[in-house]
Amino acid sequence: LSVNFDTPYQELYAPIDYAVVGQQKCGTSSLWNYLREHPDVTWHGGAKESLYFHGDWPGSAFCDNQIEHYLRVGGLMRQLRNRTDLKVGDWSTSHLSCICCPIIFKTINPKIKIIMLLRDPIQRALSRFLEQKELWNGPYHKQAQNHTFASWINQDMSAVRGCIATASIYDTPNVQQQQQQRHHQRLQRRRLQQKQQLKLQTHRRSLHSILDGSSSGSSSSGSTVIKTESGITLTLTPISTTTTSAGPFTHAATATVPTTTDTTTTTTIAAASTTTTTTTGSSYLRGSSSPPTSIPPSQQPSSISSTPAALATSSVNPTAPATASAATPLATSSATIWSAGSAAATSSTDAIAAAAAQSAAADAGASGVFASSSSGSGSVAASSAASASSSAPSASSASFAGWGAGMPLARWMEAQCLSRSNIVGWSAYDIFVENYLAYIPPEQLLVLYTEEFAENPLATVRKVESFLGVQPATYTQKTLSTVFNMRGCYNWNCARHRSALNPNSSSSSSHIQQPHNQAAAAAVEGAAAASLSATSPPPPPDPSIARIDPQLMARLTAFYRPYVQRLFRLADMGAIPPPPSSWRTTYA
Ligand SMILES: Nc1ncnc2c1ncn2[C@@H]1O[C@H](COP(=O)(O)OS(=O)(=O)O)[C@@H](OP(=O)(O)O)[C@H]1O
Repeated sequence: LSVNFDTPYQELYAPIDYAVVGQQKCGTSSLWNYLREHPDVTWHGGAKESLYFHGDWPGSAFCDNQIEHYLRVGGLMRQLRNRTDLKVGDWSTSHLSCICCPIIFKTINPKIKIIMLLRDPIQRALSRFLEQKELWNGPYHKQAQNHTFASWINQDMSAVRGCIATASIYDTPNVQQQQQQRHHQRLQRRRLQQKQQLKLQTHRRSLHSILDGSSSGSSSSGSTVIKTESGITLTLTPISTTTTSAGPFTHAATATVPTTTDTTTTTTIAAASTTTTTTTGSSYLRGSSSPPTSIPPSQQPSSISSTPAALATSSVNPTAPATASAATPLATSSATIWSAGSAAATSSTDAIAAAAAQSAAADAGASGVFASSSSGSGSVAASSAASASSSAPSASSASFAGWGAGMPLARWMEAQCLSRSNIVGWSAYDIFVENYLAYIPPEQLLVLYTEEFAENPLATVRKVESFLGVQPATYTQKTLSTVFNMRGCYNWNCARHRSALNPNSSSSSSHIQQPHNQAAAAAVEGAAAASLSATSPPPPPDPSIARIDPQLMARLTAFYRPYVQRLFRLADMGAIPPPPSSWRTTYA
């Protein structure tokens, strides 16, 4: 041992750099054994599985374990190699299902990198069951001793389901929470109303100035072009006189509304009335919230003035249901066009409302859905904004609920139900992954899938290297082709060649791996419990072994379906890479 005593203490005893948190039975032993050949990567403690904050047996949460000791062990690993640039990591496959672990790792090192390997849930549960069965004479694994897989699942799954049913009772927000929610909603509504009022006033002022003749108006080939303060261009074109209950109209009005800095949207908004005087129009816009149904003949001028008469009125309903995304509630601006009844004039949206909605959306700094016109020529809908609002929120903008950070009581209780069951419960990944995401940003989280690992171990190892920021190392072919901790072989000396894996297991199309030996098959099938011992040499794999009973498969699939679907949702948000496509098929 050569120790450089000049090394500053804080560098030597710096917190760990990364943590491989599981999941248990997803191939972490192989990954660990491969990375042992990397010169710049090491681990926390003497071997894999520090299990420092959580063990893999019921009732073992060690979140109060001494941190100072933990830091010293990491420091010791650096000291042993006399290097402070090593990547020291914790390998504990029980830390994924440990509810307090994300907050611990975040506290230990806010920049920590977390690695997870996930596998088909049923396959993982079976693997864990068979391991427990085989290690029944070990100190912690006695539960499965007298069970077949089917009988264990019956018992474990109903216990977990019962536990979750109890948790769901606490799903209703209590009275205080409800009151807080209502108060919050009221505040939001009021703020929105004020904002809408402000917008409306601005746009009314714009039109008012037009009506008062203060805005520039120009006339070319019979059309009158008017520009409002807010950039809307109104073009009035003569049409043959049309008379409606609102009066006769002689001009069609077209509004061009700037939608972005470099594009404009044009819409025919209404037919312009020549029936009101400037004064009437102004006062109408100023004071009235709904258009007059008819114009007294006495107020009908005989010709159009240089400024149009009242084109429209805008009525804003701030409490209307928002059509924007839930994250950016935006009241729908609606406007009633005082129109001539022409096709163009039946547009449900006018330029005022569009501009109001547009600037409100811009103010909100997010996508909003503008009220859209039903007339062919009159669409001012911002379709890009609309489509953006309908897609899932991105991982960076989403907030995840973690233990101690927004996780509701019922969800916490459910996580506990799952966390206590390391055969059935630990395969329900989403709740644990989300708990990590609440503390660890997606870029500090690497999620891998056993299926891809089986297919190409080196590619997976390269992903880990790049994630940890270490150079790609050279691995011996023998290492990469060895599978560790496969069923029936639970000690390091019996690691086997990849070809010993059941051929089904390495193919993503048939991801349900079958038992490798007769004894394991008996345990799955329900034959008399085989007397298995950790010391007996594993029999050779038997590819002819019967599959899991279809009924049991159906029950397991139904149980895991919602959890897998939530995992896909996390993937849709970009928080994790998409699980293998076979999962989507199985758990659809
Ligand atoms: N490279 C590769 N490809 C495919 N499958 C692999 C690989 N390495 C390990 N395995 C399978 O993973 C299971 C062991 O997982 P772990 O090593 O994580 O187990 S443990 O949690 O550390 O006990 C164990 O699954 P079962 O054989 O089904 O029990 C291994 O066979």
